[in-house]
Amino acid sequence: MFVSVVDYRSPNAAAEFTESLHRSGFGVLKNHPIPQDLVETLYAEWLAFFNSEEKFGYSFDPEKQDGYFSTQISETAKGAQIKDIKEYFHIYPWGRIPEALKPNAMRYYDLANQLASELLGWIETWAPAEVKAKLSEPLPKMIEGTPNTLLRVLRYPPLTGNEPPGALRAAAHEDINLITVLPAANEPGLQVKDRDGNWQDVPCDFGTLVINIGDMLQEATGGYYPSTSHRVVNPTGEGAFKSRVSLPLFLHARSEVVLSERYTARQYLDERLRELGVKM
Ligand SMILES: O=C(O)CCC(=O)C(=O)O
Ligand SMILES: [Fe+2]
Repeated sequence: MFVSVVDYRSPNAAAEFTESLHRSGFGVLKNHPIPQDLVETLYAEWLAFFNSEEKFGYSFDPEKQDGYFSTQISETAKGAQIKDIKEYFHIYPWGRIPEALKPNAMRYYDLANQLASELLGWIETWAPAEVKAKLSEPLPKMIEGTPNTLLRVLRYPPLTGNEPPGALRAAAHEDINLITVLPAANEPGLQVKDRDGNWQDVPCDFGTLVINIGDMLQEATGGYYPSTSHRVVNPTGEGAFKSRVSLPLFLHARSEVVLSERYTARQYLDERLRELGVKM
């Protein structure tokens, strides 16, 4: 299988999981420590928020990048022409967030960060010596105390039938950050591109956790861990009438972390945000 589903509690978990990340840029964890009832509560709370007018009071800040991004604003993937069919809210610990939604969101933010730190330890430990030698500091340390890690709550609205031809919920893209922690969404649709260029469904049993490598970790490991193209396809049948909610946590290094001879984390991020058209 291109993307492995690994039992977090298995004695071989770290080896199997990092093997999948090296092969495909993706790995799926079951029996992980993030409580599923917390994830489901977040899906319900945020779906209600997106269905309300309240969101319009949190219009995103182009400089800081926190707040609500409407379907009109939403990203155009690098190299794509058409906007994604999605709206989303960017949560930073220092950023704006509706008071009522804060406790659960921050609890999830902290738990997912702790897990990410452990997984970055696995990723480093199981990399070959020459890859480890490229790292300017230990991977878990790169995210310690960072203000840059971003929790994105995404809502893909039900389809209306008036979508522009070719528009997708999320067009093919790679993530910018080090790694992404993504609980299985409430609806399917996530696909990853395999080495032959074919789209494969990412295993998405409700309750599992998808982890993928982003461009910054690919850069820092000289490509040993690849940042793989992925997308969210549009639903058909009954699914077309449903919203899809997902909750990626994008782990970002501290701004001054040296990723490679070419980039610090800050330089890399600014370059990519400009390409996405969400930053001047
Ligand atoms: O919604 C998803 O399942 C994936 C979202 C994603 O890939 C992203 O926002 O970068
Ligand atoms: Fe992504």
